[in-house]
Amino acid sequence: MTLIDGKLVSSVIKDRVQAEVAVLKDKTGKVPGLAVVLVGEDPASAVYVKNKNKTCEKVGFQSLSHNLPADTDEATLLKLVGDLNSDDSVHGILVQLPLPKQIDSQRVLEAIDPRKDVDGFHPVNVGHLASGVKTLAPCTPAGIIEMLDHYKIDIEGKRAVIIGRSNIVGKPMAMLLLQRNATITICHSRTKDLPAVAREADIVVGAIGKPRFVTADFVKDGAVVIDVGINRVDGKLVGDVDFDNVAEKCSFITPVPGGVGPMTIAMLMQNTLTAFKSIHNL
Ligand SMILES: Nc1nc2c(c(=O)[nH]1)N[C@@H](CN(C=O)c1ccc(C(=O)N[C@@H](CCC(=O)O)C(=O)O)cc1)CN2
Ligand SMILES: [Mg+2]
Repeated sequence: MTLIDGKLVSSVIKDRVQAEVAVLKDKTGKVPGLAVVLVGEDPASAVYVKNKNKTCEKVGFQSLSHNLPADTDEATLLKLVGDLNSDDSVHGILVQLPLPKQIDSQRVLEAIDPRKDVDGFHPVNVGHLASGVKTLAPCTPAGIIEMLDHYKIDIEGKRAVIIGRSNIVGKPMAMLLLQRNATITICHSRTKDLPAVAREADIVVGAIGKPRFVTADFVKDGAVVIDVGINRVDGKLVGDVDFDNVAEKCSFITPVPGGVGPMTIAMLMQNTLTAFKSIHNL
């Protein structure tokens, strides 16, 4: 069994972004700018936003942080997004999810200029991804593809079972694996005999948000297991995969923490660089 090291792969990507930013800065006098918007005080979101800003600085981006109170109304947030859309120093806009209940998240995501949508959640980018058009793809599933490639894990012709159908991970993961010629099944809470379906897979992606949900009986011998879960149980961080039991059966597995998580932020840097180059025709 090989442990997939997300910290290592994310460093490779961040170093690559940093090197390209330095070259583009010499050439154009400009650097990519990322605006990160946080509404409220969810502690986990605050940590992710802080890490995003810190990573921006590391790779040489300009990072702009907008922290709004938890009772912010939708109109105020839409106005901010509009201002960021027309700010030429901003190439990427990220609204941290989840948003407070009074705000319609979909309406906010649809207000972001698709060219600056570094999360890849705008319907234009979702549609491009589904159509196989090159686009800004959601960071977590894009990071998973990077990890598979780094470890030279074949995707073409493989059976991939994705457990979870979220817009952030499950659905875009299916599109990206399909683009790479895998055969895709998306499972969810209503799937009948989920373990039997998952046992067909060469690649299993656990993204259902239930701690240690994917047990050894979901996994065929030699399968590749990717754990997207981040659950806090008794003060400990655990994934959607029952790591200790599954690890014995699989060929590759991602740990939690230190697997998929760090890739999300690395791919955000990659997407911001891509948006910058596309906006400036570089
Ligand atoms: N607008 C967005 N909101 C959210 C996204 C997103 O991609 N865009 N994804 C998640 C949260 N997320 C980034 O925003 C994220 C989650 C986890 C990690 C990470 O590095 N995890 C570490 C553990 C960190 C910890 O101790 O909590 C790991 O797995 O090693 C980075 C980013 C929901 N919202
Ligand atoms: Mg909402």
